[in-house]
Amino acid sequence: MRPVLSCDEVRRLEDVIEKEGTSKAELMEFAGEFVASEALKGNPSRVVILVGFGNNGGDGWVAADILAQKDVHVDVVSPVEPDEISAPLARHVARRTAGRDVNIVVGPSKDELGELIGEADLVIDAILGTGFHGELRPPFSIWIPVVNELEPTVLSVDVPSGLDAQTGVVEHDCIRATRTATMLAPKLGLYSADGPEYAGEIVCGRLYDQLDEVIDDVEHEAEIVDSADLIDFFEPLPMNINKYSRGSVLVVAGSATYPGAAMMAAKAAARAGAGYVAVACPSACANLVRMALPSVPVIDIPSDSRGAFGAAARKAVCKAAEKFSCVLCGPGITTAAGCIDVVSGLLKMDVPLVLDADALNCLAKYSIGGIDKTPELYRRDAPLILTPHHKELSRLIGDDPVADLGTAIEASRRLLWAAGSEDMIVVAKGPSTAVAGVEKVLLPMAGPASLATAGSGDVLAGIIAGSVAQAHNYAGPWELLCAYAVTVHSFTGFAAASRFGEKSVIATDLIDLIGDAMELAAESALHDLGVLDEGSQVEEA
Ligand SMILES: NC(=O)C1=CN([C@@H]2O[C@H](COP(=O)(O)OP(=O)(O)OC[C@H]3O[C@@H](n4cnc5c(N)ncnc54)[C@H](OP(=O)(O)O)[C@@H]3O)[C@@H](O)[C@H]2O)[C@H](O)CC1
Ligand SMILES: [K+]
Repeated sequence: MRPVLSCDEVRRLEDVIEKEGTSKAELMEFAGEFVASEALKGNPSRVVILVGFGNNGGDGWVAADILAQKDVHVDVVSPVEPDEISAPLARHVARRTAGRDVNIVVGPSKDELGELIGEADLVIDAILGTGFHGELRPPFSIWIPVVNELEPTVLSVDVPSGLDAQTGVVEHDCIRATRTATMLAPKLGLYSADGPEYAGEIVCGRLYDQLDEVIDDVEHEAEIVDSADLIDFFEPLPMNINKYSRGSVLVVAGSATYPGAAMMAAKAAARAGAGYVAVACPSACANLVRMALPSVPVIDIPSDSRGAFGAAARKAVCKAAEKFSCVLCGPGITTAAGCIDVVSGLLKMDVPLVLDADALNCLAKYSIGGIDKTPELYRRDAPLILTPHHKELSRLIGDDPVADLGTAIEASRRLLWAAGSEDMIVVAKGPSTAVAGVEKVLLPMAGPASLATAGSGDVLAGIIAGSVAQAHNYAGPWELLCAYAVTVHSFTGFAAASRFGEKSVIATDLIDLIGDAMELAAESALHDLGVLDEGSQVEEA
């Protein structure tokens, strides 16, 4: 796993490195070397480097010097003369570079800037990094649209300029990068909100030889999970199993209005590998589910007058739930009184429980001002996995805003720390999904935009429940198991997008591709581990 840091954590890491004897000035030299080496990968003969007033620009000035020494024609575009640069370290390297064989263009007009970019093979964006704040000011608010309009190949330094490195939000405008060369560790904003859209491919410069020895001296906002970290989940099925020993899931879902949610979640749980999946749904939709899923037993639960779980549902559901290795509750249930009762009954049981969709909204209705104020409501001994999207997560914490990855992580931590259980996980769904436990937050590989389709969450909940059900002897951590499920879901998105077209994917497509997705994830893991060649051929042992 690879750490992702908040801006504060990066600053603390720089301080730790400095105490170990490597100054910030030296780090800037290494950062510039890294940028230059990334730039040289495309063999450019002309490079335009856009610099700002701060140390992000400093990295650009160092890179300019190195590229010029490699016989690349370099134009450095600066808002001011090198002597007028405000950050002392950046001013020092700018003055030095000014004495070398680079062309410095101060304060160009829009047309001059456009011409320079038009002639260049590569644009290096060293305008703004982690020090960017507030509204984008001129001249950068003028430069950035000029760059984006011409669509050159852009290498952004640390973060694309205009992106908030912490939140990933682009308020005004932002450089659209082909690649982002980030320093020491990726910043959280690269994975949050608008980050993935603007950052392009992310490469990380370690800058400091002993980085592995000091990185744990600061907290990590999150950790990226690579397929290789999930290798243990790709074991083939052993021979000596039966449908029950493979793991069983009870899907407590559906209503007269939303029978499909129950069907999709149940089928996904089975496709994810559970040997026995049953559905407990309101009698109002039981026959529909029976007809749609011939392989799934359906337990008829008394409905209310609107076709949701009724007053007698809690007892019936809890009795049925006793026999299963995992219970998934929520898809399509509504928030009727009987549903709230069912959720509270299941929380009191000693069975691994996944709460999704309306089960989370039922939970939110328990308390005013956030369920973390009354953690005894959801504190339990058996595993509890909550799978809220940002709106559901916000409801769970009393409607405080959850708008990006950072606020989703913070909200998840509020819920987790209040409960204080290692067996509780919040899968905070979003463009980048965070899997948060009390100890750590994992960022599994994000799927394509095609996954933003109705029912996609029901499929993910099914994959999670199916995976938990198979984990009888699993020693944890639950974060990793949930990260595996999210990764498989992401791969269903890629598989479905390539089969049906990016815009045409519907949730039911994802379910039938879960098996393919597991294979793709396993191949990607073997590839990361160097066991597979580029062409995805298994190397001979
Ligand atoms: N992580 C590392 O180990 C290293 C990182 N390095 C690089 O340093 C930058 C961070 O440098 P810093 O000087 O703190 O900040 P920036 O260069 O990103 O930006 C600060 C300057 O930008 C001006 N600014 C801020 N907001 C705006 C805006 N909205 N519009 C226009 N200009 C803005 C700011 O002006 P103020 O008046 O607000 O002060 C500053 O002049 C990091 O990203 C890395 O690239 C080092 O190389 C060391 C190693
Ligand atoms: K930048």
